[in-house]
Amino acid sequence: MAVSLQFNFKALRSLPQDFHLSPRNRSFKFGLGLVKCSAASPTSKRSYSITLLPGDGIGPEVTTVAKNVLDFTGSLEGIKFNFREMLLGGAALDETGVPLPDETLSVAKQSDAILLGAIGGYKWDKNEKRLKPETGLLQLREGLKVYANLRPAIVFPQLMDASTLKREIVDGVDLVVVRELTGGIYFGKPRGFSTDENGEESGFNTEIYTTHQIDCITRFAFEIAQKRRGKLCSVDKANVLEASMLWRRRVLAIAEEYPDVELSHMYVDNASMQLVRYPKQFDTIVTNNIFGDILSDEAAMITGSIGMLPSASLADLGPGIFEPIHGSAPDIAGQDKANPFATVLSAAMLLKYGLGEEKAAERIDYAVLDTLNRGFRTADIYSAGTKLVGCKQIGEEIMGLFGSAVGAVT
Ligand SMILES: NC(=O)C1=CN([C@@H]2O[C@H](COP(=O)(O)OP(=O)(O)OC[C@H]3O[C@@H](n4cnc5c(N)ncnc54)[C@H](O)[C@@H]3O)[C@@H](O)[C@H]2O)C=CC1
Ligand SMILES: CC(C)CC(=O)C(=O)O
Ligand SMILES: [Mg+2]
Repeated sequence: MAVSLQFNFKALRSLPQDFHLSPRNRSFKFGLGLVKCSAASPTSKRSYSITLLPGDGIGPEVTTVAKNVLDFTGSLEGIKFNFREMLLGGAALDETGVPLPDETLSVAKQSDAILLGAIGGYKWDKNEKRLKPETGLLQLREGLKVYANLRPAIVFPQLMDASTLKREIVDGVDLVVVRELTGGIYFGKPRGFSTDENGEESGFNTEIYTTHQIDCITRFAFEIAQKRRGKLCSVDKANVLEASMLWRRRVLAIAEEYPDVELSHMYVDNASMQLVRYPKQFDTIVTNNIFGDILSDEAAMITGSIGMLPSASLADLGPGIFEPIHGSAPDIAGQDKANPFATVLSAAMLLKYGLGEEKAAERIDYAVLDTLNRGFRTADIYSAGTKLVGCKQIGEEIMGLFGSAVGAVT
């Protein structure tokens, strides 16, 4: 790689030997312990195949940044990434007529990890369900059996003023939402539309969970809570929904295997209120697919922006999917306004939880902190006294390459 020596040596190049994320940022440090998942044995292999799924809207902008950061980190750590870019979502619909082409799924299955941007956009909003970009994403998650979606929400001290909440409320927040990802109402059958004899239309979906599905995600969440602050809050709607009643019963049963973890239960309506009232009360949250989807977007605003939250979606076997929690943001697509931090931090999760490359992951975490320390912000996290820049420049700052021949990073 042609990287000249006049580049500044901050950011990615400057990982101190003894660097560890502060306790405040320790969500990145939790181990997966006994949980069997796609985390590879550490550093046994130094060449990895990564399926790149840029998707739609801001997806290609943020994945380009994350891919460059991964490549650059790899060059510093002696890791080779073989990227294979494939189609998903609206981009796949336009090209092939389906939102998840067979080839994309098959390449993804054979790779070591998947880095995904986001899918969706106005153009496909009126498509029938099977031809929606979102359907492609759901099919991918189901096809890879990535039932455990980890969404850490950490308040970076540098971004305290970016949050819409008061500093004293958000200072020190460090929580993770463990969202069940391949069950519940997004997948339940029956679903569809019907019309009664009076011509009245109905649309319906089914919230359904089996004991097996609940047990798997619950154990996963307990394992994570054990390695964090030992607190697990299960969020449900067991006062109303049968699927939630079973959920709560199974969580209580599994809890007997983890006497060292303090378990609590909360109804989802209360949980959404508590998240903005006093978010520091939460350590690990486990919840179903739809509640996890909604609560993690809410948790994102505690940290300043939805553009800051990464995620890892893991299976018992096979590759994980690593993606920001946000969508394709069509309102800002193509304008170099997107915040790429969430995708870059997802790339760090890919290294740590997908490949077992901890040191390389920490290098990225550190470079993100360093870039924030140096005051660089996209519009969504801008506050007075900081430097407003675009998506591309954030990537260049993370790599310590701004103002240089970034194109040299291949
Ligand atoms: N995993 C995925 O691919 C997801 C896809 N979607 C899809 O994305 C499309 C847009 O959905 P929305 O509900 O608008 O959610 P969204 O997350 O795309 O955008 C919500 C708001 O946050 C802003 N935003 C999101 N990411 C940002 C970033 N990285 N930097 C700066 N600002 C950012 C957007 O500009 C917008 O104002 C839809 O088609 C939806 O189905 C939505 C959520 C997840
Ligand atoms: C676009 C959907 C399939 C899901 C979603 O909003 C998410 O996973 O965050
Ligand atoms: Mg969502």
